[in-house]
Amino acid sequence: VSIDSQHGALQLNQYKLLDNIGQGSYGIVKLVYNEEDETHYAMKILSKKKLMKKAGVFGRMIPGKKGSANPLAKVYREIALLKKLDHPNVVKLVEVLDDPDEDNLYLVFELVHRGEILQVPTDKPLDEETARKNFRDIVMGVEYLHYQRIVHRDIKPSNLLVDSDGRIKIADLGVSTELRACGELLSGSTGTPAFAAPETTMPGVHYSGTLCDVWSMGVTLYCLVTGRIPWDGTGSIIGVQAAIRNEPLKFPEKPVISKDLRDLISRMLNKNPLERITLSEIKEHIWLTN
Ligand SMILES: COc1ccc(C(=O)/C=C\Nc2cc(OC)c(C(=O)O)cc2Cl)cc1
Repeated sequence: VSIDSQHGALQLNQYKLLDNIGQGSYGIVKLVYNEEDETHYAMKILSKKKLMKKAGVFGRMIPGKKGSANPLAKVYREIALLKKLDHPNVVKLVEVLDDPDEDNLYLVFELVHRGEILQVPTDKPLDEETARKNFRDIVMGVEYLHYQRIVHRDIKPSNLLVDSDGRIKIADLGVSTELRACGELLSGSTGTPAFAAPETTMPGVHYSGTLCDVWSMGVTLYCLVTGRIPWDGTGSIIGVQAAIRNEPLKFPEKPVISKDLRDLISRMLNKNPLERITLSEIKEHIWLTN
């Protein structure tokens, strides 16, 4: 992996590094141009040191906590997962550049041309017709992941990318978990607090990862059609978790949400995971089928 500046743009092997197109707790995503196949890609740049530090604080071998000593194992597990996935509604990993002596790790993905589906909050939410088209793709993508025994655990608008043909691809399996046995229960909280199911906020409670993904899809669908998150608990994580656990779901006056859509969102945001609508029931719901 040699980086030499050429006409001012950084070069990484056959990739010319261009603009920053994504930013998050994970690191950054750059638009890159592959000179060999004359194609643009999205390159996610991860710092191993940063991953070690992050894992170092939380990843310390807590007695009895499963998981490997090497915090990078998580990233390599994500990469192994991504390499085996192949679905029109999941981002496609095409190459990994990993120089053992280098701090950075480069994940090269097929470019999903129009980027994130929606910035939240926004005063220009999607109309129901567009939201329905997009949500159908999201359901297919999540169903595929669950079929592969993977729970995403961080479904939210910024991880949903729109391709040039308007189709949605799910991104960021960074905090996903591969279930050893299907139906395996999980514990601990990961992902983004405002999108996390109430049962994930109770310490020591074991919960179904697939039902949590349904909850996050519900919060996401609410965001797509209202432009806001349903519970924001004055910004603090504890505040948002308390609001999610205790406050009833409310829809804003504007924009007007149809009865069928309000019904679907309410069933996905049922605080009791055992009563919550499942993915297969979502596929039969009148808002998605009519
Ligand atoms: C305006 O045009 C734009 C076109 C593409 C983008 C874009 O791609 C952004 C993020 N991308 C990604 C993020 C990921 O994680 C967080 C992962 C992953 O780890 O799975 C993969 C990808 Cl691709 C942005 C703007």
